[in-house]
Amino acid sequence: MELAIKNRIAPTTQNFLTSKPKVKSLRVFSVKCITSLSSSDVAATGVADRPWKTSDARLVLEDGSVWRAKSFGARGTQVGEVVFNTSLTGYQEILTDPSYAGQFVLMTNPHIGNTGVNFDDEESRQCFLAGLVIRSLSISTSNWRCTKALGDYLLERNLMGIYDVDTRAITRRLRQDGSLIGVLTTEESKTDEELLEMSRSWDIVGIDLISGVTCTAPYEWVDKTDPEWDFNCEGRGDIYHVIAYDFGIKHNILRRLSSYGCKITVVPSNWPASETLKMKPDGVLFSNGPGDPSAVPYAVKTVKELLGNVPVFGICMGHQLLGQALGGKTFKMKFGHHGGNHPVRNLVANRVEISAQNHNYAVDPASLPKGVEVTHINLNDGSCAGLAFPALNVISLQYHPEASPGPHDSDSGNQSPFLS
Ligand SMILES: NC(=O)CC[C@H](N)C(=O)O
Repeated sequence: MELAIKNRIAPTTQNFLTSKPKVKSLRVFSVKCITSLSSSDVAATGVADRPWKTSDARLVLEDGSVWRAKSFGARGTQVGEVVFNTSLTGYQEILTDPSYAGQFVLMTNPHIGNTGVNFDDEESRQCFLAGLVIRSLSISTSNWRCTKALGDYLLERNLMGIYDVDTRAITRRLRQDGSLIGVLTTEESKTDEELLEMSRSWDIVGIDLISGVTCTAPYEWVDKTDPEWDFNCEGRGDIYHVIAYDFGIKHNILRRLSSYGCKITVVPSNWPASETLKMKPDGVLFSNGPGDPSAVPYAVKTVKELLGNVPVFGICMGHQLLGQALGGKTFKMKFGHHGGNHPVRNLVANRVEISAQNHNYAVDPASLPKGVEVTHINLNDGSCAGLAFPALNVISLQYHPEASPGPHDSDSGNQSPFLS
């Protein structure tokens, strides 16, 4: 099979992309069984009693590699982009982060599932990601908040998961060649060649993934951070009215804003700017969200129409849309940033923050017009991690200041345009 690997968006000033090597043949990888769980047992109880389960799933990557694994959760066939996440904790927040729509999340932490799942850590109403790839699925759960085993949760959410796969080797491959499209299947009838072709004929670039995750109608958000977990707020009342554009918004962004004294109205991604201005908000938030910021010109148009009329703040996808609305360009990174351990230099406060990140695209600072300031820099690769345009009351961050899961260094009222 000689299918050309699809071209990706060309790099701009930064050399984060490399072309992917063409492969002529399929290569099969499997991991010697260390932890074996039966998928039916995991699905039913999260606990294994038959240690001899053999591989019943395959992950076929567009570079021609075939990874044999064991399935848990839903069964079937699913295509998506494979990204690796280096967070040590927070798999449930990751599973419910809508920004992962269209992606398989591979956890580099080898031991997943040990704290089970609970009702409190969900970041959205659903799991939008394509699937979960892990090294070892915990055979037991132990946490005071645990209400369910991870395997049961995945099955309930109709989400595919695989384990007993060499996540370290796949991560090395992604770091070397860049993010890869993959197909995950439990269907024996599909040949490796068919799956390879499927992976090569799909691409995440250029697809509007936001419209599949946004809310359908405006609603008020009232929930604050539980005082037991809060460390930075002193029970402010609703001082400011904020309109939050839901491009795939995480609940903890809303909770943190609410705790800082904001009355919040969440609106769908296609909510007209004119309607927002009629509501006379004190500020507008553009949220995180999945996929390619260049694939949603309608959202950039809305951001442009609001610029200068109201103070605005962007997080992740919101930051990228602001970058484009200000006249700048975004580009696809080689393998992006996904984890809770990214050092960022905050040039405004002159300090380094350890931050939670999840993005595959970035704003090219060289493409931005005069007057736009780069306020934060990712210290791992020098990419743009924050912007400000004081003339139009704009600030934005590429990473997640609400940090769930992740460190709390960026949770600060000092930088919010909504607070005095
Ligand atoms: N967390 C996000 O908002 C992700 C932004 C964008 N979808 C990216 O991958 O870069």
